[in-house]
Amino acid sequence: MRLMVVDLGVSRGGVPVLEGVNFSVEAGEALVLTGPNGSGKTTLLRTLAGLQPPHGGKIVVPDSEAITYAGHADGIKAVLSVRENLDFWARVHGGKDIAPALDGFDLQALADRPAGSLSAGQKRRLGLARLMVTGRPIWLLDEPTVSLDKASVELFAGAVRRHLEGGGIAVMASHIDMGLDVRVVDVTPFRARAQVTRTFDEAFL
Ligand SMILES: Nc1ncnc2c1ncn2[C@@H]1O[C@H](COP(=O)(O)OP(=O)(O)OP(=O)(O)O)[C@@H](O)[C@H]1O
Repeated sequence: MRLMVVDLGVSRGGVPVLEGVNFSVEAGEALVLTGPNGSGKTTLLRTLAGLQPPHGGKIVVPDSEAITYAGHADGIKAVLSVRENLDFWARVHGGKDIAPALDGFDLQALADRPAGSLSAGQKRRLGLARLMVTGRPIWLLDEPTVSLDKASVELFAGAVRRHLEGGGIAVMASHIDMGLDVRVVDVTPFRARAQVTRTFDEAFL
């Protein structure tokens, strides 16, 4: 299992954001993307997830079903309970047992609550638990620990550690140290020359 990025260019709204990105992540390895706000981490992750086409270069994965993505939105259905949300995703991905995901993110006591009634951190835990029921080997995570308290960050780090021990891969944008053994790639040197810029809006003044 390997995720390889070869001379990849990524863009937003047709404007290049990153160019010439090269890295490779092996089974059992976690990679953290760093760089200042607006440098292109989300754009890179969205491109790796197949949510937008590359601007150039290529992404090499063993098969198109290998990847699962957790972005800024939690991707949960508010009217369904916690258990029903996980059951839904488990069914989509071939009927995996949801118990390890409920246990892994300490969701058992919340299992019958409508997801819409959860706190921000609880919703985030549910959104991350979704990854476990997909059974997919490559986890792409954009700021996964936002809204999580210290105990929940540790639960998340544990889930990632077990995923890596099982031969999985994790690529994440994150600014916090989760106590994981990770390789860090700073995207700053890959910034495209034609950066996305905000046009001056006189009407605002
Ligand atoms: N929908 C959009 N349309 C046009 N430009 C966008 C859009 N979303 C983001 N951008 C621009 O693309 C560039 C890269 O943004 P991106 O969200 O990938 O950065 P980031 O490194 O993830 O930032 P942050 O650390 O703030 O989350 C920024 O200049 C941003 O303003």
